[in-house]
Amino acid sequence: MVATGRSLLGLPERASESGIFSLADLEDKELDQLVHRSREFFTDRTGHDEPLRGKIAGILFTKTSTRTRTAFTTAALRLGGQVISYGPHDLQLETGESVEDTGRVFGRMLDILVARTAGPVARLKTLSWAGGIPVVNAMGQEEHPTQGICDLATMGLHFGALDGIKVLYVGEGNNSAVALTHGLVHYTGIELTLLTPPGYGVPEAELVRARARAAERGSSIRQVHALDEAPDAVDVVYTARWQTTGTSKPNANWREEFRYLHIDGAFMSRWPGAVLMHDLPAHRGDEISSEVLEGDRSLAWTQAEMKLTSAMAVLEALIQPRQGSQ
Ligand SMILES: NC(=O)NCCC[C@H](N)C(=O)O
Repeated sequence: MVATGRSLLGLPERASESGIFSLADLEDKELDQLVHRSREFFTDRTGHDEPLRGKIAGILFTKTSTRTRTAFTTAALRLGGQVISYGPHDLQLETGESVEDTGRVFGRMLDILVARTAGPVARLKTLSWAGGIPVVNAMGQEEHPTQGICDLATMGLHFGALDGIKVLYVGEGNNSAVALTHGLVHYTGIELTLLTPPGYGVPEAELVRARARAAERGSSIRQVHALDEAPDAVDVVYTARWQTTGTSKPNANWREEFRYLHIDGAFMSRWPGAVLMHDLPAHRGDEISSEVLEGDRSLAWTQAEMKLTSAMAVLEALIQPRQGSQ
């Protein structure tokens, strides 16, 4: 278990930058410890010694959020901490203060920052190194790493182990798909297929990065665009809403390009043994039918609950230990 979070601290080139920005940054062991701890908290939310007691977490969300914001706020409180919550227009960033100066101030007052903001992940790294505090990427345009931790933990809870799992992701190659990809390739013998509409796939640069790790672990990632290119057997069918936060699509009739990926009973009948996962929010009628989302094979609501317990695992791992403790 990552007891103090020190092993998660910092990228090699910048010792003062710390936190979780992308699952591609983590070592296998670090990610697996977070996944394992998320599952432990799922079973027993009181199994901790209030690692955030006396600590204050900043919760900065300039984009809409139901699960992630609630999960991290609840997690901080459950772990004994206190929170300050910032919405989209609260900070002087709005009036032109620099990201670096904002980070400097945060670092003098907060112990950790959880942030979902517009712009590249580099801004979160600036907040971290300028303030000297860990920052959690609570979803950015590139990746949704804490969703990835939650997803792996949910799969682990259901299947027992992640090695050898076969996953079919269906939908836009969005931030959750990127996190899922970078997360799964920490395990061995994974078969991940990304079934995405042409022009809406996981970016090639992310695939190249993930495939390098996958190759070392006997895992594979394929991105395909036609339904008949999907594998015959999978353990998980994973989908997400088609309209990703903060993005727009060039084609006004884009739904027509996605329609063939609508997951209903007939779609799921191709993989009778597979469970269904969804990062939510669900748009019934778009990416999924009510029948499937609410059906026996859906893990979506367990997955939503795992958002909380994985947030607890992340905060516990990243927070500096109290004086006198380890
Ligand atoms: N579970 C979540 O964090 N849901 C929020 C939206 C996720 C989705 N990938 C999006 O970008 O719209």
